[in-house]
Amino acid sequence: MAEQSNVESNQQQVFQRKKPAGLTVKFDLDGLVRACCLSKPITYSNLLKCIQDLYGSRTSTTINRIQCLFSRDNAFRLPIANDDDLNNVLAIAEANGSTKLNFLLIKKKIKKVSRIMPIENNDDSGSVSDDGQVDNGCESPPPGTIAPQKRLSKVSITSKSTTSSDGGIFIPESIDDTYSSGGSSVTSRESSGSEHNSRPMPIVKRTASSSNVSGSSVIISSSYSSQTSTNDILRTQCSCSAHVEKCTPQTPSNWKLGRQLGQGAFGKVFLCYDVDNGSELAIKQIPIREINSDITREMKFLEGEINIYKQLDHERIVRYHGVLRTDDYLQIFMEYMAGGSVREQILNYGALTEQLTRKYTKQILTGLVYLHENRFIHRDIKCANILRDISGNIKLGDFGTSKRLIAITNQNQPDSGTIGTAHWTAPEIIQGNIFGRKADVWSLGCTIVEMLTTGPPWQHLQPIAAIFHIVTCNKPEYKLPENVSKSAREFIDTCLTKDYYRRPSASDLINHPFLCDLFSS
Ligand SMILES: Nc1ncnc2c1ncn2[C@@H]1O[C@H](COP(=O)(O)OP(=O)(O)OP(=O)(O)O)[C@@H](O)[C@H]1O
Repeated sequence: MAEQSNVESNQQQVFQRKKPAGLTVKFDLDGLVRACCLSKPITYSNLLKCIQDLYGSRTSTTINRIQCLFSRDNAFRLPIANDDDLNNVLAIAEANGSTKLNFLLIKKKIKKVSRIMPIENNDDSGSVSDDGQVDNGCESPPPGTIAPQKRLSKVSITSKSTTSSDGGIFIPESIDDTYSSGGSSVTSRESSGSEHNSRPMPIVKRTASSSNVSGSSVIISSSYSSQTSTNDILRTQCSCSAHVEKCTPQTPSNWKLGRQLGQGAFGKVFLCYDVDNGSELAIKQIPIREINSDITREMKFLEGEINIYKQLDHERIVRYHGVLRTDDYLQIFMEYMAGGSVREQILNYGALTEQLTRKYTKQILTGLVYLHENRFIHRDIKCANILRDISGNIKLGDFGTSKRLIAITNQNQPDSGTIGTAHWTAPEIIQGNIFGRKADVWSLGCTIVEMLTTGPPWQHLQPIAAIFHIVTCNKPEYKLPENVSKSAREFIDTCLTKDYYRRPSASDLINHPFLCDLFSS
C-alpha cells in the first residue's frame, strides 16, 4: 500500500513538473503507421477512439492488444489495457520529457499456420539429412523421438539475412560509446589480427550482403577503408578460413529431443542429443503461432544473427550451435549447461554468499568484456541468463536474441512464470536516448543485487512501476544483507551509476577491489 502511494506521489510530482498541452501518438497496425495528437486529459477511451478514427470503426474487433513501445529500438513493450496502464506510461513519458508515444496494435492471432514462408538464399548444403522423417505437427515432440526433418530451411551463414532492420548504422565508439547490439551486432573495426586491439569504430551502414562469414568475403559499405567486420575479428581466432569451418559449430542434422530443461518467456528448452557425434546440446523451441511479413523478416534477421553469434568462442559465453525453422517452431541450438541457471540456483538454495557472488561477478564480467570488445551488447543480463556448468562455473547465455524474440512472438513481458527484464533495464534504454554497452554494466549491478538478495532492485514493484522508478529516482532501491562488504557495495553502486557517461565500462571494472580481493570483508 505504502509502495503504491509512493508510486502515485512520484507520478504526481512528475506531472506537476511538466505539463505539455498534448501528446503525439503514433500507431503501428501491421506496418500501417498513423499518428494523431491527443489533448489532455488523455484517457484509455480517448486512445481507443483515436485508433478507430485512424483505422476505421471495425478495428476494435480485430485488435487484440495495445502495446506501448519504449527504448530507441522499441524492444521494450508495455501492455495498455486500461486507464491505469495508460497513466503509467504517460508518467514515464513525462519523466523522460517526451511528448510522443509509440503504440503497437496487435491483431488477434490467426489460429492455424499451414505454411511457412521460405527463406531466401537457403543453403542446406551438407546439413540436412533426408531420412524420411516427417514433422508430425505436434507442439513439442515427445522425448526420445527423432526430431522432425521436414524443414523448410537451415539458414546458412552465407545467407543475406543479417541486415539490421534499422539499416544497421553504427556509431563511432570515440564519439559516445554507443553502438548497436544483439539484433544488429555486426560492425566494422580496423583489422588488427588481435581481438583485443580496440580501435575507434567507423560509422558503418550495413548492406544486405554484409555478413558473409563462412565465405572469404565480407562486404561492408563504409566510409572508412581497410576495415573488416566483427566476423573477421572473430575469424582471427582461427588461423585460416578452412579452420573457421572446423571451429564454427554446426547445426545438428540428426538429433533426438531429450527431457525438458526449463521454460522461458518465449518457449521451452530441451536437451538435444546429436545422434551423429554423441554430444548433448540444449535446444530452445519457440512456437510460431502466427506468420506475417514482419515476423518472417524478424526470423530471418534472428537466424542470420545467430549464425554470426555461433562464432563467438569464449569460456564465459554459452555457444550457439545454430538455428532451424520448422512449420511450427523456431529452434535455437546452444551449448548444454548442466547446472541450469543461477536463477534456479537461487530459487533452490537461496541467496548466494558474497564469495560466490564475487566469483560469478568476475566470470560474468570476463564474458562481458569479450562481448563488448567484439562490439556486441548482451542486452539481457540477469540471473536467469547466467548458466552453470557442473563444476560451479558460469557462462553468459541468451545474448542478442531477446529483441527479435519479442517481435517474433509478439510478447511484451514474459507470461510463463519467468520474471521479465524490466527490473534489470538501464535508465538510458527506457529513456531511449542512448544504446550502449554500459547498459550491460547497469544490468550486472542489478544481477549482483539479485544474487545477494534473491531479487533485483525494486523487486517489490510491478514491472511498469519499476521502470518508472528506474527513470525517475537517482538511485535504485535495494537492501543488501548487513554482512556484505564495503567493496561489494561500492562495486554495485558503481555499476548502478545512473549517468551513462559516468558509469564505468566492463573493462574498467575488471580490476575493482571487490573482484581482486577474494577474501575481502
Ligand atoms: N543452454 C542451456 N543449457 C541448459 N539449460 C538451459 C540452457 N538454456 C536454458 N536452459 C534452461 O531453460 C530455462 C529457460 O531458459 P530460457 O532462456 O528460455 O528462459 P529464461 O532465460 O529463464 O527467461 P527469458 O525467457 O526471460 O530469457 C533456464 O532457466 C534453464 O533452466
